[in-house]
Amino acid sequence: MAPTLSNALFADQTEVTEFVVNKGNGVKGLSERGIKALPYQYIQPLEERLINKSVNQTDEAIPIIDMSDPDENRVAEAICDAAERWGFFQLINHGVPSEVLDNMKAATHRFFNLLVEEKSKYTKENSLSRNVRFGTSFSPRAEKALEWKDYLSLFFVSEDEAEQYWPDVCRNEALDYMNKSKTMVRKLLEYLGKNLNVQELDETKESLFMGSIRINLNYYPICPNPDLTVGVGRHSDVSSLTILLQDQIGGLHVRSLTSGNWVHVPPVPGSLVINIGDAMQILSNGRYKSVEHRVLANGNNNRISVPIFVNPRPESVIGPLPELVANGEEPVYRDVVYSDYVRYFFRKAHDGKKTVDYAKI
Ligand SMILES: O=C(O)CCC(=O)C(=O)O
Ligand SMILES: [Fe+2]
Repeated sequence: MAPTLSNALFADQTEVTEFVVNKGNGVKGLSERGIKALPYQYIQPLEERLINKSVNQTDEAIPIIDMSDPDENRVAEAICDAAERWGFFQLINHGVPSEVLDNMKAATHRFFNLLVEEKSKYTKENSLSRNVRFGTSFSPRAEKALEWKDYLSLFFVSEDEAEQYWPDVCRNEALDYMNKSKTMVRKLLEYLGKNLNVQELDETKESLFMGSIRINLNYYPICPNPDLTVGVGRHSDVSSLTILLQDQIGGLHVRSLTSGNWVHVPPVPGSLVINIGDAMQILSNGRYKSVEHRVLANGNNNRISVPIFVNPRPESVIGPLPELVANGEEPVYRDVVYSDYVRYFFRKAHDGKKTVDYAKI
């Protein structure tokens, strides 16, 4: 019998890690070679797969909020309410032009369509900047089972740095997406802040809530056995806020705080998905919730998503806001240096909501 493509490629399945992780082919490389069965490295334990019965058996849905509603108080209230009860919402009429979002999606496809030799210039070993990283899965060296996703991660330092180090095929689109989202981000933070007695988003507060930005370009290629693995495992984000652009494929699921069910986040054309991250949960002393989410692997379609992680500065100390503590609230979290928190997150595999325990008193 003639060997299948996957057999011909890999005499031994242990070669898969070398091909995907070390050689920079990613899971996209694996998918495109027509691999017929999921390599064992990607097989997730049963409890981590999304085929359990709590999925899609719910009529719960995350809120969709129209930012163009002329009643600003109503918008602010809906946002704060969603941040407390869901930790997730979708924004429509958010003010980021649709061409900017379309260009970002096209640029994401352009990057992942580059030859492996091109993309490999940005791997941990080869990248000329530690702020630019092409990789696969989440933390392959720390994970027992790998995740079916490739990514390009761009940490913004300055326009000059981006000019020098970010890949040409997506640099301008990523900068534009980031810059054109800032007004909306500031508005969201103003609404969320007011509800916590933060009267003004001054320089100090701006640096605390949105002092650094990271953009990730995620690629989830077609998977031979999507039921056995995940695109992204259960986690909460370490950001203060995440702004997520997704395409029309779907697959993102959020854990409902009220029922524990996994609720799908349906693609809504033109919308952006917003979620609260751990930093905001800590700063708000637990009022706003960073919620567990995960992404399904897909057997029929390639999917992309582009999150902007709005973060404190690495050197910022985060803890419950003085405005809350002065009001007599008992702090639930201690003060931590944000970069220590992030380092702790990346040292381990995705493990649901466990990261935030690091800051618990
Ligand atoms: O791709 C998605 O929809 C979500 C990705 C995600 O959760 C993340 O990158 O943190
Ligand atoms: Fe996430």
